Amino acid sequence: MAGVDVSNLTISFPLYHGDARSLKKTLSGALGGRRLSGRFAQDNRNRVTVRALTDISFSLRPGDRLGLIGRNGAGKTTLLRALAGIYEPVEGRVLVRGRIGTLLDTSLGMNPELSGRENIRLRGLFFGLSDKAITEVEQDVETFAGLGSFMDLPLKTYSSGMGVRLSFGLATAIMPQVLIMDEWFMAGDESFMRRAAQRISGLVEGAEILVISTHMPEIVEKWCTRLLWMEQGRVVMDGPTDQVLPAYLEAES
Ligand SMILES: Nc1ncnc2c1ncn2[C@@H]1O[C@H](COP(=O)(O)OP(=O)(O)OP(=O)(O)O)[C@@H](O)[C@H]1O
Repeated sequence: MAGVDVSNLTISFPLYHGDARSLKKTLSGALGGRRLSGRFAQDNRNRVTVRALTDISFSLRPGDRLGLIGRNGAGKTTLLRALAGIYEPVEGRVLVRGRIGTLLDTSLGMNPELSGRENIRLRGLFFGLSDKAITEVEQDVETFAGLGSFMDLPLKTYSSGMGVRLSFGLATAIMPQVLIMDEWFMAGDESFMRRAAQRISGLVEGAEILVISTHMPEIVEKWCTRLLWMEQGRVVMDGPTDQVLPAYLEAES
């Protein structure tokens, strides 16, 4: 059974800077001369670190559709990336059971040296699909992306729009059990979005568990049964959409 268990997750990033002392000075100037505090700290290697997530815990089971809401810098993208296995916890644990699908970053998991067709086949092998299933995915993506002979050229020769069409087609061709997506993935020119919307809806409805980061109340109302409202890397409120959304909108107004 698909499932997501996040317990006491904390993630921080070291800030690499040419001169760590001048960075500390700048930050402490911004803090009015106070010592580094709040989201900034110093690690045991004397680097300044920024805390993106602090002590996050929640569990999801089939049927759960979780929306992550909060202002810029709240930690939504970092949490999605931790769920996708891109970021390692500094403390705590992230456990995802089931096939994960990510609509996060279009270049994620793509090899620029390989052709579109090779990238598709590689992804199919990675997911353990049969030869027949891989061929079906290949045909589906080829039709959707409409790249013509570019399908057999290396990705590095693609324009950015072509790259988006291929990676979007591929990311939406294999049905995941746990779908992790960033709302910006739904941004694009209108004609692309008309064709893309149907594929996304199919994926969102077919996935057992959804986690989506969004700023749009209409997306939340349409798709999410539960909301995690985050601020400064912490959970402010966690509950059903009809309770959390009004509280969030009121705090924002
Ligand atoms: N690679 C990184 N290096 C340093 N700091 C980072 C890194 N990634 C994120 N952060 C910091 O972590 C915090 C959370 O960022 P995150 O991108 O997760 O927020 P968000 O809620 O997705 O914001 P937005 O709505 O603007 O996309 C921010 O303070 C950000 O500056």
